[in-house]
Amino acid sequence: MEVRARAPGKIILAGEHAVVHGSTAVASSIGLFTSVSLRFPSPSDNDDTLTLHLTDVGLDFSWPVGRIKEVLPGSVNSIVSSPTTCSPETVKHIATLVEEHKIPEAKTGIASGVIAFLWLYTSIQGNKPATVTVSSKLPLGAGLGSSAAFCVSLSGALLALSDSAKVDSSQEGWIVFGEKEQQLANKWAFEGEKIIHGKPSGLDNTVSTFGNLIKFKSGALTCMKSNMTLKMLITNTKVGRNTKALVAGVSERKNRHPDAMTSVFTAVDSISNELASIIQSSSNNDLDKEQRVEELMEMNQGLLQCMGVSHASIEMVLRTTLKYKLTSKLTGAGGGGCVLTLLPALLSATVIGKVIEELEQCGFQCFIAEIGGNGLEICFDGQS
Ligand SMILES: Nc1ncnc2c1ncn2[C@@H]1O[C@H](COP(=O)(O)OP(=O)(O)O)[C@@H](O)[C@H]1O
Ligand SMILES: C[C@@](O)(CCOP(=O)(O)O)CC(=O)O
Ligand SMILES: [Mg+2]
Repeated sequence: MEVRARAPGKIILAGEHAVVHGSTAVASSIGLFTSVSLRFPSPSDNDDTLTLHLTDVGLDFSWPVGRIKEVLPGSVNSIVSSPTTCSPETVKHIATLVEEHKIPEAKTGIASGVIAFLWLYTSIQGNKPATVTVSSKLPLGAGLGSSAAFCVSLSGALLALSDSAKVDSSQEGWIVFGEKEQQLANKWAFEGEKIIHGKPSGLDNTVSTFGNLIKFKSGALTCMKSNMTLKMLITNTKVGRNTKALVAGVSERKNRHPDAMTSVFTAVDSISNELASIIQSSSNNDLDKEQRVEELMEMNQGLLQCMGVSHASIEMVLRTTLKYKLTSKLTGAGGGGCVLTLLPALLSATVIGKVIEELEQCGFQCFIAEIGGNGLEICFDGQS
């Protein structure tokens, strides 16, 4: 029995970090996906291992299911319909399973993803042998939500072959879960994100599960309908960073300066709300809307600098795009990673080409995001 699941990455138009502290954020799925295939062996395969292939980082992991049972004796008691948080003690136990495999020094960040995998797998499927293969079109650790796309696609595949999800496996092509299954996949993915991010807001897994353009605050999402063309250039500075450390850094700054940081988060909340209303406004004055969006992006970037999550490489992108009178802001956790630049509807292809050329000369990588589109999808037919 085999199933595949795919879940998109995202861009945050406004509100990253502040959303962790209760402010509103606006985000959209993008057309780059992480895919997971899950296959259970047939009895004749005589295979008693759980194998994980992480094709993007060229790492493979394999554990005899008996070894997993030894380390996690309670895992089969999990209730699939009520997602549970992996306790710090269990994280330590799972880490011993991960440490049995050599992860090269340059790839140690992957360990938290493997721990999240083992938590989600054992919680949803217990101790069954299986082969799981993950591949992604998203850059990892660059602010485009690869960790959430990983957890959502994984939860989707695991739930699709569990008794808790009601899905018609005879349907052909990519299918979307029903509302109940979507909610459940989102909740499990959030538990995985907790292992990778420490204190996630839930924004990334929510946009990856449900897709489209959303407004998000304190765990609640509102679907938005854009009434303007939003074309964004994404520049990957290729400076590696880790969301968990950046999120923790902002919390530490909040502890040191609670009043000032609370004001910063309140300002971001206003920016996100205003951005959401401009995007949804029925006014036909697109030029005015674009200019207001640009101003809000600039203000949000200034506040992200206040939070201490900008970086020299991000500032370089800001300066380069400003030469062409274009506005940019970091997206995701910052500290490197990706930067968004609004490409006005009337901007000529020649100018776009020149900006991209100049950014790529700095060693950055540019692409244009397809905004919105589907969230989590699953496929049983092995063809699509
Ligand atoms: N395709 C993948 N294969 C293996 N691990 C992944 C994959 N996608 C995400 N991860 C996990 O997520 C981590 C990156 O998450 P994070 O630092 O939040 O950055 P982002 O979510 O912006 O890409 C990786 O270090 C790894 O643990
Ligand atoms: C910084 C934050 O707002 C977004 C992090 O996104 P990413 O992992 O950098 O793609 C954290 C969160 O919302 O959980
Ligand atoms: Mg992440």
